Amino acid sequence: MRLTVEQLHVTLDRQPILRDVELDVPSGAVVGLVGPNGSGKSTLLRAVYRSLRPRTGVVRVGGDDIWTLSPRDAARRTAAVLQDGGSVPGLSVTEIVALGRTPHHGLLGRDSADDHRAVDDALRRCGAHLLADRDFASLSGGERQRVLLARALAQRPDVLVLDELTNHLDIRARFELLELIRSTNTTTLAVLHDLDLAARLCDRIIVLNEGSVVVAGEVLDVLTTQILADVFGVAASTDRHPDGVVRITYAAEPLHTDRTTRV
Ligand SMILES: Nc1ncnc2c1ncn2[C@@H]1O[C@H](COP(=O)(O)OP(=O)(O)OP(=O)(O)O)[C@@H](O)[C@H]1O
Repeated sequence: MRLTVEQLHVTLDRQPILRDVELDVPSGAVVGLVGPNGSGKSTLLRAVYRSLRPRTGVVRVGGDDIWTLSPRDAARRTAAVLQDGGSVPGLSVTEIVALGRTPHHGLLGRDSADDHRAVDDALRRCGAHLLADRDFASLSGGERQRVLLARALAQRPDVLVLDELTNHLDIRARFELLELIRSTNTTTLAVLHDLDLAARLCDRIIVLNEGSVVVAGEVLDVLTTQILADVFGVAASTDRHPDGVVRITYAAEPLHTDRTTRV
């Protein structure tokens, strides 16, 4: 399903945090959301997965305004993996992943054979099946990330929202999970601080700065020397290697400029 955001404004504590944000994630595409600390990325994700109601503007999934859907229908359509995924004390990994099935339950709220299959399949795909009986609270940061992604996939959502999924992952795990996300063909909006990973994973990239979209488009059109200097304050160049991968080469020293200057 397609995800769109139209003319979104968010104010928190009387501070404008997002201003006139527009974005479009075509069905099945993986779009990266990048920007400096405090630029509004997590706030935008919160508006997309309905944890925050914007002052004005519309978020649509499959053409429907998410605030016109029931909470259950909205939860069926969009799954989120957040930086601090939280933890319910005493729950096993399997129980945590099974929570992803909640929006699909009938009135009795019992797990069906399909629920068990979805949980088992998600655990295997995320390489977390050997952790199934462990207490979730006892896992390492990287193991938790895998399990939280499994919970989101068990939900079988139309849209996947990821906030710094790769934070705790070692380099191989990063590549594996990013490949896995691509293979699901799920419409995905992913906040990533690692611009190299963003360039590898994403079909398109959106750059946010001071609550506004600065530029959106194909990786090489967006991660230009100018944008990397103006928005991120680094001297760098970007090119596509013969293997097709876009690589960013950074200079040793940061630029001594005001990086919050709008471009
Ligand atoms: N409840 C709140 N009240 C006031 N300001 C807030 C509130 N929540 C967030 N902010 C501010 O909104 C701005 C954007 O925050 P947000 O977490 O969306 O940024 P971000 O781009 O995800 O940052 P980071 O890369 O550091 O995670 C920040 O300046 C933050 O301090």
